[in-house]
Amino acid sequence: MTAAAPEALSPVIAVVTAAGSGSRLGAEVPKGLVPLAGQSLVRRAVQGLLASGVLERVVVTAPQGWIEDFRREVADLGDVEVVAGSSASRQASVALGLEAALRAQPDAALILVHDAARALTPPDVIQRVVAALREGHEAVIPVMPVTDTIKEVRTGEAVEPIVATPDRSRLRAVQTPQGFVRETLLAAHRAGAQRAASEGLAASDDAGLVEAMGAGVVAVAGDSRALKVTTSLDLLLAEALLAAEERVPAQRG
Ligand SMILES: Nc1ccn([C@@H]2O[C@H](COP(=O)(O)OP(=O)(O)OP(=O)(O)O)[C@@H](O)[C@H]2O)c(=O)n1
Ligand SMILES: C[C@](O)(CO)[C@H](O)COP(=O)(O)O
Repeated sequence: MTAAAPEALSPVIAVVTAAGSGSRLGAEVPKGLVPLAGQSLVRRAVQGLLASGVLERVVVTAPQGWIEDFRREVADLGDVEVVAGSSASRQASVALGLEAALRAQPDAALILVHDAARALTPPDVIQRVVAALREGHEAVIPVMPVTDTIKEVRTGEAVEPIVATPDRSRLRAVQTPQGFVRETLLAAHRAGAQRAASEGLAASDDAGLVEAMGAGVVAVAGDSRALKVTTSLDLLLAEALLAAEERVPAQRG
C-alpha cells in the first residue's frame, strides 16, 4: 500500500456494465432499460455515479442491437459514452468497456466498475471506494454483512450434501462500484482473459480477477440501497426504497 496525493490519483473514470439481458428479471427489454419509478436502471446508475462528484467520464456497455436505445437514456447526463458489450459474460463486457474508456480518457488513474443493475447505489458509497483508493489501496470493494447462514454444498446431485458452514462473521456480500488503480485492473483483466480462453471460466466480479493475480483487495462499507436488481422481487424492493425516501423529506417538512 502506497499513499499518493489525491490529485495524483485522478482522473477517475467508470465503466457501467449494462450489456446483460436480464433473463432472471424476464422483461421485454434488456434490464438496463427497465423503468424503476419512471427512470431506467441504467439512467439511475449513471446519475448516481455522476452525483458522487468524483468522476471525469462514464462509459456504459450495452447489449448489441440496443446501443441507440441506451444512448437515448443517458444523452442528457453529460460526458457518457455507450459502447457494445459482450453477450458472453460480464467479464468480457467490462473488458470492452475498459478499452473504450481508456481510448476516451488515456490518462485515467483510477477506474470504477459498476453494475447498471445496482441503480440506487448512493453517492457516498462511490466516494468511500475512491477515498480508499486514494489512501493507497489498489483494489477496493463495497460489501455488506451476510444475514443468512451460508452453507457450502456438493453440487451435481438431486439432494445436495452440505460440506461446510463457513463462519458468517467473516463473510461479506459484495456490491459495486468496485474501484481499482488502473494498472491493477488492466493486468487482472489481461490474466482473466487468458484464463477465460484456456479454461472457459469468467469471474463474476472484477475483484476476483485481482485476487487471482495474488494482489490485495480491501472492503469498505456498502449500502442496502446498492442492491442488485436481479429478479422482479428486487425491482419491487427498489421501488419501495425509492418511495420511502420520497416520503421521508415530506414527513420532515
Ligand atoms: N454479458 C453480460 C452480462 C452481464 N452484464 C452486466 O453485469 C451486471 C450484473 O449482471 P446481472 O445482474 O446478472 O445481469 P444480467 O446478466 O443481465 O442478468 P441475468 O443473469 O438474469 O440474465 C448487469 O448490470 C449486467 O447488465 C454485462 O454487462 N454483460
Ligand atoms: C459484480 C457483482 O455485482 C458483485 O456482487 C456480481 O458478482 C455480479 O454477478 P452476476 O452473476 O453477473 O449478477
